[in-house]
Amino acid sequence: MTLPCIALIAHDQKKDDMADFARQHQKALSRFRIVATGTTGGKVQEACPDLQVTRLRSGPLGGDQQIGAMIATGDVDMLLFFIDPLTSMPHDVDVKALTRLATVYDIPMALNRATAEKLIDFQ
Ligand SMILES: O=C(CO)COP(=O)(O)O
Repeated sequence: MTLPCIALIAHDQKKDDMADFARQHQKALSRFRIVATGTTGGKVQEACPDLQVTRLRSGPLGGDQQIGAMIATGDVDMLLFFIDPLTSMPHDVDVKALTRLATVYDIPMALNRATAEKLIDFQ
């Protein structure tokens, strides 16, 4: 049986939060295949060396698009994306495209930690 796949992404101001979240929910996360954008994946891996994380491109270099494509092909089942709403980003359109696809394909998506805490508890 293949495990469901969870995608983890955090903007720079939220990366410590994501690392902390991963540490706290390591057991729940171990029940997923984990994919992440490049830098976020590195942080999660560092925080939880026992978790296996597939790291894609960094967000600004196409990582958000890669995860969006995986959602479109049914390869990502849940998205936890800790967004920084206070910083403008060059790849804002990619972020929008990704959250749009998560909505189109109706997968559970958390855009902040409070929602992620609820979603991960339901697993
Ligand atoms: O920019 C991001 C999401 O939009 C995240 O990418 P990184 O995890 O590579 O920083």
